[in-house]
Amino acid sequence: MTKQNVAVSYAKPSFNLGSPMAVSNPPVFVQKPPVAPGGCITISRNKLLKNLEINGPQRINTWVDSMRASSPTHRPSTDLSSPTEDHYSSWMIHHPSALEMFDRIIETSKGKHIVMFLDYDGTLSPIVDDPDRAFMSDKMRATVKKLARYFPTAIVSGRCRDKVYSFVKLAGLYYAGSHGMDIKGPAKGSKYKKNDQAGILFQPASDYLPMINEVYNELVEKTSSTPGAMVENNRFCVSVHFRRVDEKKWSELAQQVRSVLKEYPKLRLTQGRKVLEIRPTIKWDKGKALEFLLESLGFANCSDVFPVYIGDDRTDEDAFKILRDRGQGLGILVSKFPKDTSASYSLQEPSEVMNFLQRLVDWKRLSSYRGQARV
Ligand SMILES: O=P(O)(O)OC[C@H]1O[C@H](O[C@H]2O[C@H](CO)[C@@H](O)[C@H](O)[C@H]2O)[C@H](O)[C@@H](O)[C@@H]1O
Repeated sequence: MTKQNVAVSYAKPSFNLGSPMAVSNPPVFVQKPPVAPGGCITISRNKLLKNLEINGPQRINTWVDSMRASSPTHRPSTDLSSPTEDHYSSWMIHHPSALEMFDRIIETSKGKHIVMFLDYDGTLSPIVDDPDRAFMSDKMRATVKKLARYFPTAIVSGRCRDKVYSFVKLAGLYYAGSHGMDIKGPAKGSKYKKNDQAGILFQPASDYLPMINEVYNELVEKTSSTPGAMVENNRFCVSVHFRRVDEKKWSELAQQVRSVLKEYPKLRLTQGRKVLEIRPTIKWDKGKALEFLLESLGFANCSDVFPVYIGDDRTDEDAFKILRDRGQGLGILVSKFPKDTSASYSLQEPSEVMNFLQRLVDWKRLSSYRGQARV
């Protein structure tokens, strides 16, 4: 730990962290699968959890069903009379476009401090086959840079913090890597920090590092026989990608992952977009990271804060849920498909995210200019 960094104690009570040593749950999918669009299988969470208690082929089938459900590939039909289109339209009523509702969003945020939380993959960069090539465009980078001039901004990602920084390449932002288990803030002197503390460094799962490295190596070895499988070391968690694995081989891959995980009761499994995520069982996720960052920014018990979280996958639901439960700010889901979500608004793809961020910048610029003109 450098003098500049404050490593916040792992047992910080306000976040109700469980001791890693005290938890010994079997690995389970803990998040609800999305409502799948036309053609995909949807499994209820209870059924999923019940099935996961059963060993043998049925359990693996459940894994595969869940892998399929997390990876919708069908767009809503353009046939207006089809039930899929009805489903899409009614979903849009409950999760309208954040671009179309921009003025209303601004109205709701009036008099409050907007704080921005942005997921990376699928939100700032388009989803691509090769995770090492998920670059964000220069235009998006320039927009995020402008955004961060006006609002405190955090990038919250499942990726390793260094990796996501190497893609975003912007100083002065907060970065929460490994699903929020590795948080670093800008160095001392950030204009947003109400308390003039040193930069933050928060790593609640640091005890797990040796275990994660061990599991990473075992998964690389175990899955090497499955063509297309790729294991990514995200420091405090591991991703097993199946985007490039033939669907016929998903069950084989699920078996391989399960055979490794059954030896590690202190790790759990969640899912993203065509990816199995292996992470510590500690009670920490993107939602807790959001609360931690708000507190670090000095907005712990403030009613005049308006956090906006934009994300595209299941792991972002933890953050959407926190905002919904706090009744503060709003969550925006990036998706072209109707999904079961706690977000209030939607955007279809990263290009729409960029337009939304640009509108926030334009609005803030104009309102600052008007404020100055009035003085
Ligand atoms: O929280 P995020 O920033 O959204 O990170 C979640 C995972 O994103 C990456 O995987 C996803 O994007 C890849 C590149 O577009 C794509 O190939 C993959 O199928 C997606 O799941 C990243 O590689 C993972 O490590 C992150 O956990």
